[in-house]
Amino acid sequence: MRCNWDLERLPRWECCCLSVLAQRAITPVEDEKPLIPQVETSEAIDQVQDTQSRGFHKDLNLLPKPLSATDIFSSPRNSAKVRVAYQGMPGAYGEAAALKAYPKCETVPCEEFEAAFKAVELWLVDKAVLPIESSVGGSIHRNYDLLLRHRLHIVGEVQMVVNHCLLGLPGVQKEELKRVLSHPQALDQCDMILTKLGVVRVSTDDTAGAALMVAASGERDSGVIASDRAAEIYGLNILLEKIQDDDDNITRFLILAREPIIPGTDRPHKTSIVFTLEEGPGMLFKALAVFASRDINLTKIESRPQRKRPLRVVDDSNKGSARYFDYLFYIDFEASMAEPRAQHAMAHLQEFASFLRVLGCYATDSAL
Ligand SMILES: O=C(O)C(=O)C[C@]1(C(=O)O)C=C[C@@H](O)C=C1
Repeated sequence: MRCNWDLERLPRWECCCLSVLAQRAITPVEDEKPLIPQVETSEAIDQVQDTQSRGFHKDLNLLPKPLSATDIFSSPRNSAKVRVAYQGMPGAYGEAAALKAYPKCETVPCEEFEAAFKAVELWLVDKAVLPIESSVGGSIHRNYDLLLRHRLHIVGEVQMVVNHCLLGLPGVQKEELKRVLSHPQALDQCDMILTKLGVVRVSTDDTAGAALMVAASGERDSGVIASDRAAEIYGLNILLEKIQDDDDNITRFLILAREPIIPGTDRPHKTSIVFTLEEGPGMLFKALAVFASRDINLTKIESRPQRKRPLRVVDDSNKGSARYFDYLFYIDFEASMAEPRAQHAMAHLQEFASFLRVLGCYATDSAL
């Protein structure tokens, strides 16, 4: 989307309107993939019910079932509470982040990140809270890609200290464990203890889902890395606490909604944008200069391949034709779109960005 007006000279409200227009700009289209319901989860629930009938663990029948592609077209909306979707099973860190953002909300588990996006789009829930980066594991690329593919707006962020626990069936000692199940990020974050225990690492879709599987299977040699809340929900014992390698293990989650919020200046705000640039020397340098020259601090930069147009052919008579990858750049900067310096920076960037979208402007979360 290219704009030929001199935005630096526009009154502030017109720039605001443009920023909203920019938020609604058509995104480069990516392949739509159907949601794939995960069979293991419902099988695991059946197994839990079976185990339950043998009087093994807690009453897990009361847990909400995660939304799947089929539910998305049939679930009725019958709650007056704010409904917040997250990925994973009850007890996942995403649910804790949703409750931190909206303490009285009704949390809605989703099998996949994309199901959470769709649940908001289809008015089944009001918001989605999804992880975007971990201080240890880095960016969650899938959610960067989904932010672009879907038209939701970032309306807030939640930073959470993630304290992992090692869980096992009641009566099991940690020395008995042969394998440990968890989300790949959680397994990576607890590398030292897993190496010390000499166990096999098994990846699952989310930490709480791993707790459900071990509770359901009754396998005494399987452990789980998950939260203390997951231990409580699935009737597992906490064998070790705070097992992450890095004490400061923080995950940042984004709050997504159908409509953007009106940006304020009353408290520190962040703005998240995504853009593409034409090929050429110094283009990224020029893009970053629009922030530096206005004293705007950047808190995050991420690049992702532009999947619909991955290769570019550049004519160069000396070397034949060269092929380069095209990238999308995601940037978070510390300013509100209500501030003229942010509006001017966006207008300036629009002069040479081949595509620009404001993903959201929201209050910074500084409370851990
Ligand atoms: O599996 C969960 O409980 C999640 O909320 C997901 C997730 C992630 O995607 O990074 C969130 C925080 C932890 O670092 C591990 C896993």
